[in-house]
Amino acid sequence: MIDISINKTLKAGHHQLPLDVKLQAEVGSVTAIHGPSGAGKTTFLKMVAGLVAPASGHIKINQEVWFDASIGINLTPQQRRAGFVFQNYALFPNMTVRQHLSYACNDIAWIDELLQIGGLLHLQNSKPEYLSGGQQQRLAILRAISIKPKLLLMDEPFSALDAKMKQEVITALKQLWKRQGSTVFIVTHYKEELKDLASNELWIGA
Ligand SMILES: Nc1ncnc2c1ncn2[C@@H]1O[C@H](COP(=O)(O)OP(=O)(O)OP(=O)(O)O)[C@@H](O)[C@H]1O
Repeated sequence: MIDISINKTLKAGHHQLPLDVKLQAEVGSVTAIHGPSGAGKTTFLKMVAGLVAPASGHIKINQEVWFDASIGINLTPQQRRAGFVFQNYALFPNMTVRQHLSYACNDIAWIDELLQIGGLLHLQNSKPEYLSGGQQQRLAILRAISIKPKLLLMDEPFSALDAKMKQEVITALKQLWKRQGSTVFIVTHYKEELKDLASNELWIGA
């Protein structure tokens, strides 16, 4: 069971914006996160990953306490080891596609399977500057999955993919996540694209 209840006052320019999120989700479920621009969706993912500290509340993932303000527990991002697909991909300019995946994982068969799923096998020795935007985005998704995280956090992960590629990637991910029992949070502005993928919905915003 995933049990999250967190609270923080965000600074939106000169204004203060309360962010108060409660979520309970089954292990192995996919949650689609929606809400208006600037409401705090990215910040929520960062709080779950341990990159931003909530002011109060708790984050419990399968009996593990990642954060609990009342007893002073706040695991580091390294201890939480959540997979994160950032909106701007955050790729390493000097690493090839394969090196991005082998950096945190040494299972060659698993890396080959990921390259196949993402359609990047033929580009495995290329660096990010030689990839299209859609290829870079697929690499960011594969890298986050490569560590087999307890929780996968994705911030608008399909925004650079054309309709056909998006469908192919979503179909492949759906099979993979089912096989692995993955628990996933996905921020998206397009509810429709996740209709076959997500079993829960979370709204962030007024
Ligand atoms: N660590 C922080 N502390 C306080 N406020 C923050 C922090 N990080 C971001 N903010 C503010 O929180 C607000 C929400 O930003 P965020 O990127 O989470 O929104 P979003 O819902 O993901 O938006 P979009 O859909 O446009 O990507 C912004 O005004 C931002 O300045």
